Amino acid sequence: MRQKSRRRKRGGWSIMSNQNRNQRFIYSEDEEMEKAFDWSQLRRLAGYLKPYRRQLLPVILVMMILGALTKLAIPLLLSMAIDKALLGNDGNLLAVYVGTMLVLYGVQWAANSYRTRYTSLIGQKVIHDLRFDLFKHIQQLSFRFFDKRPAGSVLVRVTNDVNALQDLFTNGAVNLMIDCVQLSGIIVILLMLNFKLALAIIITVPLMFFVSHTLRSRIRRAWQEVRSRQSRINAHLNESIQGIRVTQAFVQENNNIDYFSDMNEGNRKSWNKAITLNMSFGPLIEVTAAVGTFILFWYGSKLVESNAITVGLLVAFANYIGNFWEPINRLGAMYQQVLVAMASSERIFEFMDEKPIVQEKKNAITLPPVQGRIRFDNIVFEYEEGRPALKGISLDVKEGQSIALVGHTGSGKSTIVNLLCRFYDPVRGRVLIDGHDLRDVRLDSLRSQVGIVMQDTFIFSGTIMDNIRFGRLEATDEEVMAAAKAVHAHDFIVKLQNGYHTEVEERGSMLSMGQRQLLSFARALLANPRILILDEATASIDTETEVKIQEALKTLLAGRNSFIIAHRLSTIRSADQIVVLDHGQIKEQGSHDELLNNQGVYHGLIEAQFRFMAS
Ligand SMILES: Nc1ncnc2c1ncn2[C@@H]1O[C@H](COP(=O)(O)OP(=O)(O)OP(=O)(O)O)[C@@H](O)[C@H]1O
Repeated sequence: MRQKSRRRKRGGWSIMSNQNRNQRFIYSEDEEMEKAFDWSQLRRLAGYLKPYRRQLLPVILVMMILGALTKLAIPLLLSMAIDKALLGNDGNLLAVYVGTMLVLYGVQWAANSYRTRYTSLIGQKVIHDLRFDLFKHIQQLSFRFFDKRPAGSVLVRVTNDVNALQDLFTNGAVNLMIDCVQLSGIIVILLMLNFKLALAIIITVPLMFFVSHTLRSRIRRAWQEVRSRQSRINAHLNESIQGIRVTQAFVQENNNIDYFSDMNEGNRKSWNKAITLNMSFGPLIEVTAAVGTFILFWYGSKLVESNAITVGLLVAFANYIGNFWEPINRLGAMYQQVLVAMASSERIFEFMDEKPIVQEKKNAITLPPVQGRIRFDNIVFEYEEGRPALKGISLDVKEGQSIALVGHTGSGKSTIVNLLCRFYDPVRGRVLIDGHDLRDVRLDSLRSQVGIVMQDTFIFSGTIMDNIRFGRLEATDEEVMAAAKAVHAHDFIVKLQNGYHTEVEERGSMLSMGQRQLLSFARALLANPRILILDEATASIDTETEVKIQEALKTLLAGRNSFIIAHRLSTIRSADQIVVLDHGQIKEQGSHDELLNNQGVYHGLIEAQFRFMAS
């Protein structure tokens, strides 16, 4: 596997650098494996049961009382049936005992089925709450969080890791409590019935716990390994599917298949190892149980011989012992459930504890309707420490002005607009809108007044209508259509099979680039933001669509501030201010004519563009 990854690196395939980055992240998770068993995680998980304690408590109490009473009473009745009715040849008494036992078995069965139904109902609610909390939290995390994590790994936590807790919550937690109560009940009764015999049997329990303890950490590590490998597979799968076009275009399918096969095989092996270790738990209990039973019959028969106990009592003991190992065995199985749940909850809470780096102040104010005075005040920003992406940017924008950001790739254009939306905070300096520092205002009041049209328009699965309405969810159908008409999207929409109600496939793959652009314009127009950010598409489209897009742009930009990461000369030329960036610094600033007269960087850029178009 190592050899393969080296081979892939040599290929210089850009998607691989991403993969290596992802793997670095996942390996760092592996290093966490040796961490001690953390009870606070379990307590935190148990907190999710809290809202349901009023519903749960009566069930647990009733089940415990019924379960304990019936379980504990039946062997006693059996012993009496043997000693008094069977050995005393009393048929009527025997019928009474047998009848009572049958009733108790019935009660036990009813209680168990009710408990199973009820606990799985509450378990589902808890899982629902946990998944919701996690999703809600992830929605609020800053861009920086997603910068360093592959989408697949985020996905796994919301799906697999939450599912892994399902068993624990649907049955496990309540069973655990009930088993513990039953176990204690049995121990007390055994000790009361015959102290010496009980002690001789119970002595085997510490032995079992000692051996199981030594197995414990190995099982835990094995399950963590399984989770981590699954996370890696999912991350890779997600990346492979998203990048399938690149993979096929560069004929890397076989390489990709080999790589996946290695991962898949690794996953299978780690799963096997975990299961094998896990399965050793059951036999261990059985061996201990066999030792206990041997002691019971060996020592018990001696006690019967010496008339210290009756035959019925020995049978009752044997019965209790059967009931005794059962909860212990279940606790062993539960232990595995808890381990899996621990590994998952660790990963879930790691995300939950991730604080959004961009945070609202407690006393943040609502940004009043934006007039449009925007100021970047000596901004320094870095995505990674020591590598500044912006190095002291100062920029003043007046009401209603449009700003064209131009410059080479990586010069910092997107970073400027990222800071304007407060997706990140500057390391130094301030961004001000109408005199308000963005760090002092509420995020929703800022972002609801800033509209973004990305170059790669994101189309969600749903209808065309839904996609435009994403700009303002409460907009009526008429408003959606009016926005589509204003940006010349209406014509192509009505020609689609179901018009506005046409279902677009995920990511809008059935729509052309130009059509997707027009949809995103309609979405932005509907939102009617005070500040519009537009990342102009670089791909060339046919002249007719181009004309439509230019006209749509005019409608979209009218009466608001705009920041355009501009690639088309026509857009750049009509901007009020052109800002030329170079390596995170402003090299030139002014109108098209002013900058041309300067004969500086901008002049060079425009000349290069003309030469390119002429060639
Ligand atoms: N999420 C990120 N994590 C780390 N570095 C980043 C990140 N995004 C951008 N950078 C770096 O910051 C610098 C500025 O990037 P930015 O995206 O602002 O450039 P740009 O001018 O918009 O480029 P392009 O025209 O190619 O979109 C670049 O050196 C880039 O490598």
